[in-house]
Amino acid sequence: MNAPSRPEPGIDAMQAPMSAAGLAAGLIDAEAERRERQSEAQREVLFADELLPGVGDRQLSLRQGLAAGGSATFITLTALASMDELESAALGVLAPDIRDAFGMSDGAIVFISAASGAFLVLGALPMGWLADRCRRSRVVGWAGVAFAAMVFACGLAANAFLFFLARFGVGVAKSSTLPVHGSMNADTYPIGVRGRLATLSAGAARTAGALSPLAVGGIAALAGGDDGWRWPFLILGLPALLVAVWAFRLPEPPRGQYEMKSVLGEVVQDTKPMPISMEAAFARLMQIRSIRGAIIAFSALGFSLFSGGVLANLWAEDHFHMSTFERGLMGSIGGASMLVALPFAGPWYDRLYRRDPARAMALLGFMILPGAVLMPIQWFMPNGWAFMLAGIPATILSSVTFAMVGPVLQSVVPYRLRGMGAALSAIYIFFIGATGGALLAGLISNAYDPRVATLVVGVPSTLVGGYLLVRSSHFIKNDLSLVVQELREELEERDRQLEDPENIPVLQVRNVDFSYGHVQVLFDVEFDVKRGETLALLGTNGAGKSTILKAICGLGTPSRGVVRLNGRTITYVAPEQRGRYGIHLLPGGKGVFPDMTIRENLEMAAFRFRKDAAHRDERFTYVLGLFPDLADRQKQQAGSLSGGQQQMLALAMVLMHEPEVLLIDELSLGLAPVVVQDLLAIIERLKADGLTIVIVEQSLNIALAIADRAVFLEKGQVRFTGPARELAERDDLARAVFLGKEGG
Ligand SMILES: Nc1ncnc2c1ncn2[C@@H]1O[C@H](COP(=O)(O)OP(=O)(O)OP(=O)(O)O)[C@@H](O)[C@H]1O
Repeated sequence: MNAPSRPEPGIDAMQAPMSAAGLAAGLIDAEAERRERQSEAQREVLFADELLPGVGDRQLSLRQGLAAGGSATFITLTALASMDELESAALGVLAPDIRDAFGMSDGAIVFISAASGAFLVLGALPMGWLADRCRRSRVVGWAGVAFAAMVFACGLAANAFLFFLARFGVGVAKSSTLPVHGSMNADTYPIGVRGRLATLSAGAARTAGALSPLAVGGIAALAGGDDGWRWPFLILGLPALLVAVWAFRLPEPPRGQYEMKSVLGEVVQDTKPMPISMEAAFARLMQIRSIRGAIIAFSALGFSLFSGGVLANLWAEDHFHMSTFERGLMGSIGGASMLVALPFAGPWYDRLYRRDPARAMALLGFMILPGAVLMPIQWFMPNGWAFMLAGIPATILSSVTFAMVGPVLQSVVPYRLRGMGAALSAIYIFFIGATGGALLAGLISNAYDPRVATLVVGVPSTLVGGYLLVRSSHFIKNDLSLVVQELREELEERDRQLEDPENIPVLQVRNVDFSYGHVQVLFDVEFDVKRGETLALLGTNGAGKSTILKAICGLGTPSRGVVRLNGRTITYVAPEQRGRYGIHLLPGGKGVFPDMTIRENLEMAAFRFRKDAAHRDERFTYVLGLFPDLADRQKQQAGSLSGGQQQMLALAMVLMHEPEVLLIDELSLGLAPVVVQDLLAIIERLKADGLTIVIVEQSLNIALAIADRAVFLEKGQVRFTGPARELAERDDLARAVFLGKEGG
């Protein structure tokens, strides 16, 4: 979409030729200036603490918090999560029986057990996507039904392959827990109890996991025989199914309601939300610095957390010759100590968050860091019991921190993207952290021993994870301020729409920041386009005009701000979907298939109407009527056309799509004046037909000829918005850009 390079315009270009050194110095200065603008934009904390969501809110008891959303949701979701945990632990206990029943090797059963963890990650993305698009109680219900059915299938599996398939199903069904449950809880209960609910739910799941061996072992022993292992699965399937069916009845909470209540004092409901694209959601989330930092921190911590238990068990057996029972006891004491700590951690986090979210997040980091010292101390203990006891503090600290992943992320993730935010963190934590850590620790442990593996993997990952959490906490207030700003803008927009429903602009670009990687190129860009209006986007080279078109048509996701089509937010909608809603782009440069004929090019463009012949013919008649030249030579190869004719064909192809909003990037670039005149006549026709047009144009003459209004950009910032005529009168702006480069 970028235009071919042009000589740098501007007054400077008109002065004496610049030396290479002068040019380099100019570029360095410009980049330094851009960086300064970027760091200023990022440093800015827009709102005072008490205006941030959840900060300074009235203190709520857990009972009050649960009552606010009805305790059914929390109880149902916690019951489902606990059954997940119980089921996972069951597999460990029953593994030897299953191995024998199917005549599998140790490796095969370990692989099947571990693989369901990987399936869990596979399912997280679609579950997160569903959570952000659909009624969440239904997603929870269907995932719960699938879980129950698959658990049941595990009990009925006739051979190892079918058992593997059933485990696959269990893993995918379980993947709803983090993204869907997290999102639903966050919208059902007030911000002030999120920490306590997270610890309560983690505690319940841990307890279920801890009791599982007893219950599962007991059922299998009672049933007896070679098939005794099947019964725990068959029996667990039933309560899981009942809870899942109940979940369908749970109320669907309004998205972001507590953030809105805290910031605006009321709830602004998006009654017809647009579908969110996974790519756009990820792009946006990874631009939010506290989220990016927290996700990377937790995945670093995942390197040591998930393999830590296995390595400790191996060490306890190999080095201290502890029996299975002793090791089981060691695990239980570790687990129980965490259960003791959790009831304190939740209230503490909630209290701190209400006072200062940055401190709440930083403290999580500070809690992790001592692990880097505690770990070596534990691993150099002289005997098994000392080894076990010394491990408890670090276990408590890291488990408490992990229980807070949800509350920390939910506070800053845009409420429309809660599900995808949780899915993204699941991928980082489990796929990168847990899998990467397991591989690395396994390799090092094989080459040396579990102690070396723990120290080499665990200590650095703890330091990096802790440090990143502390560092990310510096950004959280800024990110929360952006949440506030966005919510306020939504409220204003809702009021505006209620006040004047007939005059909703076709396009709205609000507070848009855009970055390529770490380089921010748009700063707080804002403008509206009314129905039937032609707006020219003008500005210096590299000012960000094409980037704005990308943000409007969905080829790029802004790091901040909103894009609306007819009053509905489309910021996270996929480009092809925006195409269906009527936004189409004519990119700069070549936009035709040169080896095809004109007719074939147009037929390609009409693909969308392939099932509606009448509509398709109508489009052909309209478009060929606009371009009689093309109509006369439909069999000619597009590559043999002149540049101007190819531009006509490209425009014709875009018009085949029946746009409501047409975005044009550089209409006249490199074309002869006579061709430009023809193109302008066509644009006039389109205007008369009521099409809304946004055009990026280098030539002021052309812009003035066709645009009703103009937006002038400089270095990523809007410097002027108003009638195109007025821009021509602003000598300072017009001269700076267009002097000496009129093309039309
Ligand atoms: N894909 C990309 N990756 C990194 N930086 C990019 C990318 N595309 C554009 N940029 C940079 O972003 C800034 C804005 O570019 P953009 O193409 O939007 O400007 P423009 O106003 O359309 O300029 P021009 O008229 O020269 O095309 C420029 O500094 C450009 O170098």
